[in-house]
Amino acid sequence: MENLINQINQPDDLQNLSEKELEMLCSEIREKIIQTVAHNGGHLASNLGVVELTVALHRVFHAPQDKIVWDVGHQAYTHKILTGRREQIDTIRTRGGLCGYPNRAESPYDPFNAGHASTAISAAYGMAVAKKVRHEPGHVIAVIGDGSLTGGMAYEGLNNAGRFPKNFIVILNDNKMSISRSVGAMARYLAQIRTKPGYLRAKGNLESALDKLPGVGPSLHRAISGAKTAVKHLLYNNTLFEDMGFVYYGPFDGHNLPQLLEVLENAKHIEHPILLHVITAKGKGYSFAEENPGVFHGISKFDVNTGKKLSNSEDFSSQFGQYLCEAAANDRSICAITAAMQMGTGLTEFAKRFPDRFFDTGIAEEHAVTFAGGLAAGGMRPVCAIYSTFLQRGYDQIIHDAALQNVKVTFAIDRAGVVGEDGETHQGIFDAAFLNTIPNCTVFSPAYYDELRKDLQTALYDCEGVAAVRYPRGGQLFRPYDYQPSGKAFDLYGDEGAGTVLVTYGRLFSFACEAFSRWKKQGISVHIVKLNRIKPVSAGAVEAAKGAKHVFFFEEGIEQGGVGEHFEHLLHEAGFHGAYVLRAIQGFVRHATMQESLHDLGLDADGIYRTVTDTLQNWK
Ligand SMILES: Cc1ncc(C[n+]2csc(CCOP(=O)(O)OP(=O)(O)O)c2C)c(N)n1
Ligand SMILES: CC(=O)[C@@H](O)[C@H](O)COP(=O)(O)O
Ligand SMILES: [Mg+2]
Repeated sequence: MENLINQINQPDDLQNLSEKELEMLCSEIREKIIQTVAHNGGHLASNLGVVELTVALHRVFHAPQDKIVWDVGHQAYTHKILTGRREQIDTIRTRGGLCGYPNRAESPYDPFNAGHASTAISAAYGMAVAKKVRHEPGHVIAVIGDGSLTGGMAYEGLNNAGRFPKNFIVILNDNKMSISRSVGAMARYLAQIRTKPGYLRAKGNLESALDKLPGVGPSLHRAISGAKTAVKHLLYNNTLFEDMGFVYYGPFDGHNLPQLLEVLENAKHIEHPILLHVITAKGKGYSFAEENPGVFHGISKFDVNTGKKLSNSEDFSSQFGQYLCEAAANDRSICAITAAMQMGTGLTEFAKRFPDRFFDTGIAEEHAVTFAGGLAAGGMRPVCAIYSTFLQRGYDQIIHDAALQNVKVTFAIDRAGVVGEDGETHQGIFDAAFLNTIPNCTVFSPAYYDELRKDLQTALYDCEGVAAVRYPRGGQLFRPYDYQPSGKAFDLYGDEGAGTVLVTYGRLFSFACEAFSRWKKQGISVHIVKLNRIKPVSAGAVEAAKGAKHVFFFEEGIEQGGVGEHFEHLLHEAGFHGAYVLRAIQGFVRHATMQESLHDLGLDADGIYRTVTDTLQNWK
């Protein structure tokens, strides 16, 4: 028999399958996802957890008229397979292939781009309101995980949405996990309502009993459904979600397809905003992922039979984690904060060794930053480790709750620069520019592990106010044997006094040095200024470049407001009369490997070599 998966070219094709066949389809989809992620890398465990839920959603609702909004969007592989992208699924997260997240430009079935957590309720609510105002038919369904429900925006959305459209459904996909275990009071609360499966049945029984009462029953049911919390509390032992204006149904087994189909079908006809609480297992159907969902949350290529990753190397995150453990062993005021990224930021060992000084805030970057400000005001030395892209959320808090307070908060900004396969939503290309605008803030950008350590030390002990150390995803790159880091704000390398000066920072220095060795062979002289501290830029670095005929600045960050633009301004202020060429990033950067992206942006060794060589040729 032909595989069922190959019969599904659009969601409507699901109507041709029996429930039994739908269950078989789920197994085929799981197999496809496991093989694809083993080959490309990606978000395995979260995707395996929502196969039945996604099939049920597409069977009951009619996308794209009905809109399914995935929170984070890292779990949307089944959705992609069912919505006309089955044949491209093996291109996912590769250059020119499918995006790893929902993407409006990719498909009409993706109503909203995602990548950052806790946005789905607000976005879906906006769409539901738009439908209402425009008198358009259809439902809007937000699917949000328990981890993403630790983010403040989710509550802002719930708070706003609970009273309005009837065509609005929130599905809470509860697998007890963020990337690590879900943390905080909401996780405890969900655990509590998970253990009361009788709740829904009791409520359902009561309602159907009422409906059967001749005459008064249905109206009494309506009255109770619409009653204020006190009455409902008495009868039903209300949930928080009902107090916020939602009708709560659950908890349901998210792997029981027949039950899911029934529940969703019923939900479709309820005249209130609804919250469906669905329990799933992260990694469902692949034993290695079920046993270790954190490791299989987002994983690089792996061997399907052993569950072992194909590459395992040291990186900046692990170096940061090691340094912080050493520092914390000697300094009892050091504490570490993560916003749900303990593993990714290299803090697992720290969490084990210093549990009373380790804080996982959940997906709550804004809170994490302000919390760090509070810790600092209270006499601690907080180190807030957050990915560059997620720190975008904490911009106001860095200004208002750290820099302005003149408290000492250190930011360890991981994944700074191009990140590769996660693509547009996750590129760490804005932090240098947004930190540039903040007074009382010092920023370092190391290229090598020893520089990372040195910069962390300086940030912790020799800086006033906010200090940030930003470093890239992955490991350190090529380092010339004759490069000696001075530990100062900038270093010089290459041909002192050359008419051509190249300025850069972070890992691009390695590429500049590779290009330099090619120029050297061709007798072309270039002097390299490597900024270690990118804010404030040292006057000495400007001094070293200002006498050159040509200055080239290469920056792995957004051009507008970036360090390169600022450096040009400083050069002109210092009396520079030469030509200035800035190569930085313009716009969003799509998914590809890190190497491919840097190449496409002209920021790898080849790009740097060609920009400088070709420009000098043209100027001759
Ligand atoms: C603002 C933000 N912070 C952190 C992350 C990193 N992140 C991606 S998925 C995830 C866990 C999400 O947990 P949950 O919503 O429960 O989904 P699950 O993976 O369990 O299906 C985290 C922390 C993110 N995407 N966005
Ligand atoms: C979905 C999400 O936001 C994270 O899982 C992210 O993909 C992790 O990125 P790293 O693989 O760089 O840790
Ligand atoms: Mg979860």
